Amino acid sequence: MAVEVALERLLEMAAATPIVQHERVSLTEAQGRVLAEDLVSTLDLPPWPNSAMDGYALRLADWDGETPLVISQRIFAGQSPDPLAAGTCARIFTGAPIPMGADCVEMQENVIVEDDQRVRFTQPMASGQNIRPQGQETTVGEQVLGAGTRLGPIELGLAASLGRASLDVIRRVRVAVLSTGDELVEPGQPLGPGQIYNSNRVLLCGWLQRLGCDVVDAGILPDDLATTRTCLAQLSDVDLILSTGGVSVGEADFLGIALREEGELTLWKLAIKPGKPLTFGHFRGVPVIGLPGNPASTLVTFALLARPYLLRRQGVQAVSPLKFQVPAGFVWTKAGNRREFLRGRIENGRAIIYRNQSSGVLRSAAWAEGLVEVLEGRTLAEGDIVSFIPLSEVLD
Ligand SMILES: Nc1nc2c(c(=O)[nH]1)N[C@H]1C(S)=C(S)[C@@H](COP(=O)(O)OP(=O)(O)OC[C@H]3O[C@@H](n4cnc5c(N)ncnc54)[C@H](O)[C@@H]3O)O[C@H]1N2
Ligand code: MOO
Ligand SMILES: [Mg+2]
Repeated sequence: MAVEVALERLLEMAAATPIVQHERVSLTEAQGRVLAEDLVSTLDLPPWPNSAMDGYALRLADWDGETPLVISQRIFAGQSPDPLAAGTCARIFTGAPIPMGADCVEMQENVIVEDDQRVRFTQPMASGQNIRPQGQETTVGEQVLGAGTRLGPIELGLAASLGRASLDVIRRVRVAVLSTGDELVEPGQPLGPGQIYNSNRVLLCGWLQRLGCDVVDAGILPDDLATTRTCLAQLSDVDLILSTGGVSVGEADFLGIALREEGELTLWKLAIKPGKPLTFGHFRGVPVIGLPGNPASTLVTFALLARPYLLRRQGVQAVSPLKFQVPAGFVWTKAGNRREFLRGRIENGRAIIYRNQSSGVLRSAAWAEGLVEVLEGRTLAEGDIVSFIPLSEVLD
């Protein structure tokens, strides 16, 4: 199955079981969450015209082109000025309200101040110059952000500028993280013969937390069908079970079997590398995404499939990461029948790739800045165009 088809099906299923419950949280708590309301402005922003410069406000018609104007008031940000007396100017600072009657601000670098009292303007000026009009950012009643927007520092800054201290966001998605494998040991424990440390758990838990999920650490699951069934059955109250490993065709791969027996096995064998045996299904009605166990496969399939799924369940429409086209700075001779997502970087405007692209090598991703997409059946010469997906696009 092509990765686009799998993604489309996953997104359809996500949209069919949307998480609609929402909660009101403070702006700091809203970081990484999804907006559940339309954010409509209740004020004009800025609320009044204000100065973009430190300088002098005047009514342009009061200036004859040479006679200095007397300074009649000083206006700081935070003050409420008197109307500008006819034939005078006002000392004004950046962010301060423009006094009624003034239609122009000249920056102080362009004037000569005489006796601390009069200002000689030295250059032609235009009406409206250096004035930030009322409502230039937004006006009362205007929708500034829509429900389904993922909230980052910029969106939260915008909400704050409108005076919002809290927002309605979709409740946290509850995700159980399950690491399957008899060989796995948690870091900090001694390593016995045949064992390796569990790296996928911390990778996924950290990533899910950034996505605003409520992570249930379901621990390490031994490669055993009965235990797999029992463990999955205990996770009946989550929105998604996200597992790693145990999805291929080996004699110790039980996740697919458990889903087929007590639920539904929906996806199997994707035409991507790494990540071929990605599995999607249900266990007694609870959605399950089974990521392949190899760490780089876990990373790529989470980035390209599980993350968009989790965002769509919360109503986010824009779930696909930005890609850009870049010339390859490497040669690729082995045309594959799966789409490859190589761990790469941009150097001198060209994509280069980590020397070892084994799906068991997580260091490739630590070195990388992004995923270089090589289409099915393609070979590459240096300078051929490839797509590049920055890791920053998929990691937050
Ligand atoms: N005969 C075939 N064998 C395999 C195929 C195939 O098509 N035919 N596909 C290969 C591909 S591609 C992948 S990817 C792997 C995926 O296997 P599983 O998802 O079943 O994962 P495991 O077999 O359990 O583990 C694979 C690998 O990853 C290591 N691992 C697992 N979990 C963790 C963890 N939490 N932290 C660190 N490392 C982990 C595990 O020790 C294995 O080395 O199947 C191929 N086989
Ligand atoms: O597709 Mo597997 O994820 O390459 O190693
Ligand atoms: Mg396996």
